[in-house]
Amino acid sequence: MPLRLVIIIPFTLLFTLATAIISGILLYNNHAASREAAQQSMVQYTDSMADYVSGLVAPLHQIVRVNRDALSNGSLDIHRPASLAAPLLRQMRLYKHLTFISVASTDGRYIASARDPDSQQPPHLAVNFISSNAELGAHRPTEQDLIGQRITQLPPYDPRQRPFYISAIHAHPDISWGNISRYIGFPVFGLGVSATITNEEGEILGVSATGMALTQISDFLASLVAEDRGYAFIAESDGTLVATSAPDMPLTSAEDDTHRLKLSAHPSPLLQTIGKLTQQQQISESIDISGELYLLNLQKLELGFGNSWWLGVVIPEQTFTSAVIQSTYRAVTLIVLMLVLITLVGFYLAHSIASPISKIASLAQSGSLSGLQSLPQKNTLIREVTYLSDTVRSLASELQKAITELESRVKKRTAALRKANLKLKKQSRQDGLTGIANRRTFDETIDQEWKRAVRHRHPLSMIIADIDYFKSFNDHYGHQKGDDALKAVAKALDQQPQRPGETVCRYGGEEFAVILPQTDEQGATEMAEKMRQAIIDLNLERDDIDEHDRVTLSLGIATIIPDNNDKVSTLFKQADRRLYQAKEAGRNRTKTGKKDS
Ligand SMILES: Nc1nc2c(ncn2[C@@H]2O[C@H](COP(=O)(O)OP(=O)(O)OP(=O)(O)O)[C@@H](O)[C@H]2O)c(=O)[nH]1
Repeated sequence: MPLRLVIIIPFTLLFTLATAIISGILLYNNHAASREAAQQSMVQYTDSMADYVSGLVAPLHQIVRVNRDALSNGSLDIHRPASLAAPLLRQMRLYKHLTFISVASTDGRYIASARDPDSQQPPHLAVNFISSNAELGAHRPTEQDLIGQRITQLPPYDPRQRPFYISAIHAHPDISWGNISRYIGFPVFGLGVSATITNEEGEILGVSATGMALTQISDFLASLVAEDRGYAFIAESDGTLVATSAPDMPLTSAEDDTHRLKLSAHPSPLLQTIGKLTQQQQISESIDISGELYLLNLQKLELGFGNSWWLGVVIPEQTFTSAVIQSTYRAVTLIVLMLVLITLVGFYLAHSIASPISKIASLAQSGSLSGLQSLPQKNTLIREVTYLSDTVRSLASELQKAITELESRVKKRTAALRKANLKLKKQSRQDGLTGIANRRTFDETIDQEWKRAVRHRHPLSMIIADIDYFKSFNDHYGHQKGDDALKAVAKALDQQPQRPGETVCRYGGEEFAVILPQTDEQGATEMAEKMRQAIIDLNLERDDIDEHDRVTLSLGIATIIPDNNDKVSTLFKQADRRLYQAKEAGRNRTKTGKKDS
């Protein structure tokens, strides 16, 4: 594996592992923290709802109690209902969320300061004792006229038949919660509180009551959870809805808008599930609705006088976790960017460490001494690598020097060897005494020339020559003189042939063989005669025999145009036989195949 990868791979793996661990811890911690924060938020939501609802409901009790007490102790006179107009209007102006503050007497007279449940108009008065048949009239009071002018005429009205009156009588002497019911003429539900008014003897004189619309609670709930894609609701202790934050969670059934839905029978699966949890009195839970997780917090708010409401808030878990996931994602992105940056720096460092070493290694592997010698003086900032490079460079120079020296010595030795070989070869083909070609050269040459003659159908001639009476010469003049004569004869013979390929060899003793390629008998005879004459011309005088006064030669000639059936030995034997014939005929002559020669 390349050095670069050995450095970078563990480095990158370790960093990736560290990134994964850090990201995991971040995600886990952030998730846990967000869950805790979410639960705290949920509690805060229901606390806000409780504060809000308590703030709305508390004045109901106070006003009913204050009016009851004032009418009971005579501070206000229930028998003169018109005198109640001013204080009831004053109270109404103070508490803008109330829809009515009323007093009804046992004789059926009724007076109320009121405002429409969906209106911001100033309050008006509703009285039934102005008309003779107890018709209810809406009056706009003025500074001068306490009751004021009638603005609307309504049917006769007997408060004693109304739920607030009946429930007050029923709860006597306690304060009574009225049932939540729809306002007459408005698609709005309202909540009322009422209490009996008694004299000192405990005799019931009438009923003090007040009420408020529930729409504003729904509006508050909607504003509370709007940003968190959540839902808030309020339900009575039996689960009947009082208010919800969302239009897709209606209070009433689609078929009958006077009939308020219960949580457990609500078309919304979310509220239905919550309805079951309220029955089990579970207040904090995670709910899975169609694969989406919701956090739920329920709080039971005691409204007093035996009444309590469920306050609930439910928010998708993703609302809390998405911010965490996003921040974790940002952190992880930052870490990954750092990883990339550090990896790039790592690559650069690995490259600067590994590149010079890799270069040295590849040059060493390719055996390029010149490459190693040309390694740059300074190609890295790493001191150790510079040392390594310097050492390798100087080793390569030393080695190159030694190789050059060795090569030159080998070259010299090879030349000397070649010369010696040539000499040896020449010597092996030369006759030691005479210096002309020896028997070995004869054998090689006749073989080559024979084959060539067979191939080209050329004539090939051979002369065998022998010094006459040489034994006698030796005997007479001594061996040394014999050698000298032999050398002189050999030299003279060797000088005769002119054409390439014509070879004169010392065949043995005082006998010579001459090879004459592409030479017919005529040519061979001429050559033989030339040789015989050359020896005569040497004039090597002798007086050891009577027949000749100088050294002479006898020669036998044989010529052939050979084919594959012929043999060299036949040619040789024929030449040798003719030499013998020349000797027989008196020596110092040439013998050919012709009869008269
Ligand atoms: N000095 C000397 N003599 C040699 C050499 N080689 C052969 N001889 C002699 O040559 C002589 C040859 O003698 P023979 O073969 O009897 O023939 P010849 O005396 O020449 O007689 P013919 O050939 O019949 O004319 C011998 O005495 C050999 O010793 C040599 O290298 N040096």
